[in-house]
Amino acid sequence: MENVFDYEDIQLIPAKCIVDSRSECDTTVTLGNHTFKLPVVPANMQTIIDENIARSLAEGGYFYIMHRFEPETRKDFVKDMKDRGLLASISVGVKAEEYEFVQHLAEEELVPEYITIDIAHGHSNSVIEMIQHIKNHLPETFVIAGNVGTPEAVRELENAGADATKVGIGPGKVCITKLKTGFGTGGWQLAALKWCGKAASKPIIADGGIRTHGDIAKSIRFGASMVMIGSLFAGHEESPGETIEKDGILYKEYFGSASEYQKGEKKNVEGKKMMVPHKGSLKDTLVEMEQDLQSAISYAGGTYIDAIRHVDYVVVKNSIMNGDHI
Ligand SMILES: NC(=O)C1=CN([C@@H]2O[C@H](COP(=O)(O)OP(=O)(O)OC[C@H]3O[C@@H](n4cnc5c(N)ncnc54)[C@H](OP(=O)(O)O)[C@@H]3O)[C@@H](O)[C@H]2O)C=CC1
Ligand SMILES: Nc1nc2c(ncn2[C@@H]2O[C@H](COP(=O)(O)O)[C@@H](O)[C@H]2O)c(=O)[nH]1
Repeated sequence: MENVFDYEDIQLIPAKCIVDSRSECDTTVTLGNHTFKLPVVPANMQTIIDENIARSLAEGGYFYIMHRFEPETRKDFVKDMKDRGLLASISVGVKAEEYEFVQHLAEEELVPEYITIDIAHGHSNSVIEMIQHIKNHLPETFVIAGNVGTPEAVRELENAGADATKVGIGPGKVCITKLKTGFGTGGWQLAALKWCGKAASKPIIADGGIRTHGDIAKSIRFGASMVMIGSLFAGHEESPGETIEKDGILYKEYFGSASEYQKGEKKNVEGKKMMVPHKGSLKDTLVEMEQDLQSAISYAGGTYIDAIRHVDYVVVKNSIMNGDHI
């Protein structure tokens, strides 16, 4: 793998604008049988999403993926979303009890529209078998499988029946996989996305490493249909977790799903915790993301997201910030 680069090394090149206002640009994206307002999904982590946020995202027309860390609540969650006429989108792991859970959903005819298989090293027989299990019992459900970081893995999971794959091992803000194991796509996530995108015949979700709204457009340029984001969604008024005040400044916690705070023990820890400054309302951030993406579409010379996929780019190694900070 040569010529690796990451988000901060790339600038997209503008094409002639064809709209009179950015408001003409359409940021919607279709994944499976449904269309969503933005090609963005908050990470399925316990400090990023809870049932209230999931409901309000679904009601607002955004894609969401509920986390899997309160397993006993998932069945009622699916039921509740169905009763409200909303999409049900949940996560599963790969342990034995998860097989039973999928079977129970099928027996009770509770069919989530989306299931995400959420483990660290998704290029594995355990994920392949879970994809097949879900497809056997819930054939209508759209299955997202991950996480992976190579074209071989994308192909193998697609061939096993996955409807989309999630790419990103180690680029996350609270991730320490790269430090603890030496492996991953941390530092070259955007190049890994490009590499995987060439092999994919189904949608890819880019996961981890998004630090600015412009990184969403860059992910799309390099092959993503959807972008999963943790840290930029952490710290909002609506975000789960306590608000803490320190020296007059408000913070909220953001911890990794493989951190000791999530696991309750120091075993195979590959995540850490950080405090992020309080950011106000999640709704405002979503509106700003939409406006920024509309603007990106206009710079791409189009009216739809697809225009971004065709723009030229330059590699400007680590220099696009010009020493500025956000
Ligand atoms: N995107 C990323 O870069 C990463 C994300 N995470 C997140 O952390 C959470 C926990 O992940 P995970 O530990 O996979 O989930 P689980 O703790 O549910 O583990 C899933 C299963 O896979 C096994 N397993 C885990 N890692 C490996 C590995 N490297 N090789 C072989 N088997 C493995 C586990 O067994 P055992 O524990 O006995 O090994 C277990 O049976 C998830 O939400 C995941 O998305 C974690 C790390 C990296
Ligand atoms: N290596 C680890 N990765 C983790 C952990 N918990 C979550 N994640 C991944 O990070 C992204 C979010 O990344 P961000 O840069 O947007 O903050 C998330 O979707 C997971 O894939 C963890 O404990 N270790």
